[in-house]
Amino acid sequence: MRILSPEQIHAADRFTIENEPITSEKLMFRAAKTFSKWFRNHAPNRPKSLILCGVGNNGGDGIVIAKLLAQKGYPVEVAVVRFSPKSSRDFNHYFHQYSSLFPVHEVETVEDLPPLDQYKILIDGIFGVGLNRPIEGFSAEIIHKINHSGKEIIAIDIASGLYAERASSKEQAIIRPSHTISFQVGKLAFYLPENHDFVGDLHILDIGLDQEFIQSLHAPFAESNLEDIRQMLMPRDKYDHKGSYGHALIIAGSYGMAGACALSAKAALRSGAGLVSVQCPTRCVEVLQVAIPEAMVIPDEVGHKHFAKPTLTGQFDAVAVGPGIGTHEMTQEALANLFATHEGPLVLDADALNIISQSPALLKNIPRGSVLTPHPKEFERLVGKTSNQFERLENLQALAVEHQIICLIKGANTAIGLPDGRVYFNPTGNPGMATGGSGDVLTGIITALMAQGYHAEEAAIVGVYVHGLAGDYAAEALGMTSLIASDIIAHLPKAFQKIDHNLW
Ligand SMILES: NC(=O)C1=CN([C@@H]2O[C@H](COP(=O)(O)OP(=O)(O)OC[C@H]3O[C@@H](n4cnc5c(N)ncnc54)[C@H](OP(=O)(O)O)[C@@H]3O)[C@@H](O)[C@H]2O)[C@@H](O)CC1
Ligand SMILES: [K+]
Repeated sequence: MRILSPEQIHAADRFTIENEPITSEKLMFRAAKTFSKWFRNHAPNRPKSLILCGVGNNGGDGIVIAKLLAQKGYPVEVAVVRFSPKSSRDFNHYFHQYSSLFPVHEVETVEDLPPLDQYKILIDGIFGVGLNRPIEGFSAEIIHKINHSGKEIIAIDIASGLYAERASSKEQAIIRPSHTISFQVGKLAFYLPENHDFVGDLHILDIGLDQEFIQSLHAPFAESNLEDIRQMLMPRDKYDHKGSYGHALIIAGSYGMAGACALSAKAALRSGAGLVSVQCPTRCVEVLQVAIPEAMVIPDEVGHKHFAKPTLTGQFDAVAVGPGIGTHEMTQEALANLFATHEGPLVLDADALNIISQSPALLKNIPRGSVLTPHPKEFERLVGKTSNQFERLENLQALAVEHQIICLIKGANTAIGLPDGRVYFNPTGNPGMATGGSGDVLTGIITALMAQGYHAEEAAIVGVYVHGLAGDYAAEALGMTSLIASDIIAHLPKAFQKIDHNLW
């Protein structure tokens, strides 16, 4: 799904109005109707609700929502927060038409606000994507009051006070909703973990803006949804054999860290690689042969406890290096050697990334098209600290473009930076997955997809999605607290079945 800027959203708005054609009031009505439908489903018992409306189009949506809910027998009241003497044309249109249908509180100071304890739900329609400066004065006090009311808060389109595509500071007055019901496209702010409290559960609803126009816009950001992932999936043919699905090599583990290797290899096997080999230090060979009988184990020719000499990587369809390898001097040399000799992209994780951070000159030697999978701390070590996540996103784009690599930053809404500057955000996954070995599993999945012939970009996007989905199934079955990395592997079959519904 596309993530657009407020300017692009207004352009899509205008295009739809001119070409559908539809009047702007009718388009507002359609958005409000979509919201009301969601709301009635969410709150079928008709709780008493207050809709807080600003005087722009976000407030206009609020007025129409009030009319639609009142019409269905919902006890709703409206508070018009008059933050400006000028109100939008569509707000005026509907305010004059509908304001006699429900009680209206005119709010010009914080004292004008009715006592909030009489309502069960507060609907926030004060500011939408038209916000262009911090909220101040009595409007800011009202936001503070709403946030401290203890009531369920539902934001229309975007929480009032949250900038759609630049950094918001926690000191600003910003609504903290439990749900955001947004229209048609994503807004960049929704996908940055630091904004989580200002988004809550996100629902993006179709309001019929022109799809062709939206697709034609140049937008670097997108959310990968199930449909995108299904389209990227490569079909399996009944005449295929194990050779058709590639041979993956995972260089992982060190003495005492063989588990990382086992997790990556198992995840690769469960992600459809035809064959999986692991290269590990000689001291880890036996334990790995027992732990993963389906994999072939290649002992390091030189390293007893560490990765010291890459095997001939050219004979494999995909190669990953990093989980549990440590940062021993021998290993640093071996990695530099691998960069110099290996043809084709690599998957680089964990200690491989730490080694690169220690010797930044290595960055420019990373084979083009490689996939780097740092978590936020590893990413910071690679490119430096930033003061907010918008800057971090810019760094991600710059790194991917400069080195022509794919780099993802793991976490809630994992961001996947591509060599052309685009960034995909991933919607699956949960906090239960923040557990040791979860990253090793992801490395195994991405490597297996690359071995099967997926382009590295698609392997990263699909891999991150499947990993998160398997984690969601694992959390559903076991709860987030008890979830461990092996549970993610155990739920990979269900995740692949969900995505690949045509084939299983
Ligand atoms: N295509 C879609 O998705 C559709 C979207 N629709 C809805 O429209 C919403 C966007 O509406 P909008 O453009 O009228 O902006 P909104 O946020 O209501 O602000 C109003 C005005 O407030 C002002 N202002 C800004 N910051 C301020 C501040 N801190 N303190 C005080 N004033 C401030 C600023 O005016 P200024 O004072 O700068 O001239 C601004 O113009 C969108 O979120 C969605 O809900 C649907 O109706 C139909 C289809
Ligand atoms: K809002």
